Amino acid sequence: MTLISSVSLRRVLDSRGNPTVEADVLTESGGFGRAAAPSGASTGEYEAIELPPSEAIAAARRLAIPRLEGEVHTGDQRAVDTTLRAADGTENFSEIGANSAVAISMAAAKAGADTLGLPLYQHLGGAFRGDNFPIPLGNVIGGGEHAKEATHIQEFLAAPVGAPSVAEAVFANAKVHGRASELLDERDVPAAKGDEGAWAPPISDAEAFEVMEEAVEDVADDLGFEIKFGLDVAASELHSEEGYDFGDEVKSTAEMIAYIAEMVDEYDLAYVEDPLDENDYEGFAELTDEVGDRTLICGDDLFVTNTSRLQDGIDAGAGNSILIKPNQIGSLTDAFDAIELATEHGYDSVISHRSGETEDTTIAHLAVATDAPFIKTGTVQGERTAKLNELIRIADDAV
Ligand SMILES: C=C(OP(=O)(O)O)C(=O)O
Ligand SMILES: [Mg+2]
Repeated sequence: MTLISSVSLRRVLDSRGNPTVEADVLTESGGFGRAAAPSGASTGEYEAIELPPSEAIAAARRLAIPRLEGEVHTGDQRAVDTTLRAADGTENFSEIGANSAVAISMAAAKAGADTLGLPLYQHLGGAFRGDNFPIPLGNVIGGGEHAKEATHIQEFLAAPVGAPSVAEAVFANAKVHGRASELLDERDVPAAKGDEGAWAPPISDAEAFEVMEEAVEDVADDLGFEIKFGLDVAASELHSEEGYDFGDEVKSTAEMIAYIAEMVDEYDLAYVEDPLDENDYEGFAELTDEVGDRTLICGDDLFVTNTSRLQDGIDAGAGNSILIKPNQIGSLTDAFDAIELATEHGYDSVISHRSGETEDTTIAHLAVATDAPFIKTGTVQGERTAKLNELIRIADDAV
């Protein structure tokens, strides 16, 4: 029996030292699941609402838990998530908080898997995923909202597209991270780390492109398979009425599109996330038209894992891939629906962590279960390696 017998919530620490919501779900036959909500810094305007953890916990105890305990089966994830939505009663989880909702949703999935004696990725659909494994996009150099006095572009991401296995891809990204540190040293650039463990050096974006190019080439030569790189521009954070603020210059939308297109070709970029503001479907469409045949143009703040915003993007031809962050929308069911809609329309899904994370590994299972081509979950640091090491274990387990 996967009937939920109890749900308990508590505050735990995230990787930034802030409190976040953790949920424990127990089923009648003794299945157990535990999951914690991550938290963004460069959050999109249209994301579901994260409440202060104490408020989110109090509201979920009052409104959601009584509707779950003794009422809903964890073997029916859609029923769990529909119940959370009904208990909340808003479009954006502003009553119980997307942080309470996503923690309960993920913990229920784990409890369901445990009750049935399955690994989470299989419970979520991994038996049909084939031999593919998601390629990890690894944050190597960054700034934006994740580190002060560093690059304007938020993330420079290693993309080991030619790696023969997920383990080799994970180790390749770590090597690129190490090589980038040596190259920054050679340039006498001091580099602290940002929120996700990427180097946060006080260099221009142009220099970061050079360091990344050299680092991925060196490691690719060493390992003998192709490694490209990509970006999360997180452009909404740079954008105001004046345009896109890069410190020494402000770019117009047309200049931004031309700049990104030029970088795609100059550096053979595999991936570009949020190259333009979260309201600019038209700009996304124009850029996708220009370079979408040779790189991924991914919507994070643009789509916020939301099927209705994704449908608008599909209609407009904006982007060719979507970032999937379960806490942006508040439940696993909503995240699955976004992945399904994306797949139907030829959009690639990139399953993603947040800049504030915990040791929770749910997204590694979600990526494998849904056959997502990419997962973005950092390169080093415990809360990132928790997911990367879980991917290695899943790959081992699945053969
Ligand atoms: C992971 C990201 O950062 P945050 O969690 O701060 O939104 C991102 O923007 O893709
Ligand atoms: Mg992003």
